[in-house]
Amino acid sequence: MDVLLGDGIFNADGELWRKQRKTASFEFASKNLRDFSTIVFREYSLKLSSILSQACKTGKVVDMQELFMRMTLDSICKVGFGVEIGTLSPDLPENSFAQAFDAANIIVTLRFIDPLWRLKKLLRVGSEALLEQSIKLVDEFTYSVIRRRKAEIVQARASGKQEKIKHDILSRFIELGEAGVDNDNGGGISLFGDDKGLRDVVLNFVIAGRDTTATTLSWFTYMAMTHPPVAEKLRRELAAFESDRAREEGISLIPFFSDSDGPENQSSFAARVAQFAALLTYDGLGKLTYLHACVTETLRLYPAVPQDPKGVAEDDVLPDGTKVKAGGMVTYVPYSMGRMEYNWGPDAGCFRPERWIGEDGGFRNASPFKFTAFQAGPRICLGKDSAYLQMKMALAILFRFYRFEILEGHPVKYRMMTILSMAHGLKVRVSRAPALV
Ligand code: HEM
Repeated sequence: MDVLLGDGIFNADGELWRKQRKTASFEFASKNLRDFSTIVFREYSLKLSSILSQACKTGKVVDMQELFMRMTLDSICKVGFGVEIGTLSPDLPENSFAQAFDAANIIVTLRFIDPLWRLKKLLRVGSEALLEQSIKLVDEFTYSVIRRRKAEIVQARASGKQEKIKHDILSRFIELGEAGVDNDNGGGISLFGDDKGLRDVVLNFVIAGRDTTATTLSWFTYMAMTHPPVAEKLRRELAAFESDRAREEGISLIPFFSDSDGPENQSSFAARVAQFAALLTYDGLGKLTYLHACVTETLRLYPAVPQDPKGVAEDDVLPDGTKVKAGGMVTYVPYSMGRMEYNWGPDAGCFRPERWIGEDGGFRNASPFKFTAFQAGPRICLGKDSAYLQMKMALAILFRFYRFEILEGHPVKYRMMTILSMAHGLKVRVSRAPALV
């Protein structure tokens, strides 16, 4: 994985990992990044909504997985690099960075099952030749953004306008590198101080945060479509939230109408969606307990990282007595663990978000060693809260205002890859949901 991930957090162990983890955990908990992400996630969820609104009018079939992939890539590039790559524009353009990034991700993953990859690399043919080209393109793009951000920071300081420094993860790590934060103990490891280190840090976040979130959104949409009572209950939670929040803010909601209404109502529909989105603040999203339960239930049955292999560093004995040898591998399998009756009871195979709701009506959490979609222990996912924030923002808008129906005969199957995506995408017809209030 080195060619893609370099020394970034996923690929690093020991001291190099520890320092990145410490700095990144601190940054992820910061209010600045949280506020910036909330704005970005809202903006891109609204872009997705306007594409769906158009599809309602034309009756065009859309592939939700493709749209979610575009939305999460655009969002993570904005949050990660401060760059607008625009793959979610209305005409759904191709983007060379996005294509190269996807190709590199797939080819590197396929190395695990391709015994000839080293030979292909040596001869620079086939998939390895494409990988080399793709990485070159990804690197050119990333390094040019790094140079741009560095220049902006220098300029902002020179003009005494610190507030002009952007809030994206890259700008933050450039500042941290300059301050020598990653080299605090004089351990000789400075990752954020040079462009290669910055490239690794940022690309690891893009890889971590993109496909995982997009596939979860796809499985969620599929679960909601195939469980109408859940979708209905969710719609009611969202409508009630909307009227409560509007009352708190003292605003009156713009009426919206069904698909058959005239063009004048199209703009009032868009205005109402934007009005609802503005109510979806960080704290507001925290109140959507049923939505939170639905996302968690989706991840229990369809964990974005379905299996997670680890190398064995030293001979060891697992708690059940199994001996493992240094150099071997141990894999824990969230996909299976999420479906075991031993863990979840006799209805383990059923999609039932209510299992996550406590007697007091609040969200009832489970130990990460039981619900393992985000890993557990020191290497637990760093972006979990950010992922929920983005997913809840998008889903609140989508399930408040739209209804989805799967295209007749469309096969939904998972693909055997590192990330649990849908092999044939998620083709749906979309229409406007009834107003309810
Ligand atoms: C539904 C969404 C997500 C799921 C299911 C998920 C799942 C996971 C899992 C299973 C790991 C452990 C990998 C390992 O064992 O090495 C992990 C690690 C990580 N995740 Fe996530 N993730 C999600 C979203 C995100 C997002 C949005 C970000 C950041 C923007 C992120 C950042 C990270 C990072 C930085 C690590 C590495 C932590 C470390 O090695 O110390 N994740 N994630």
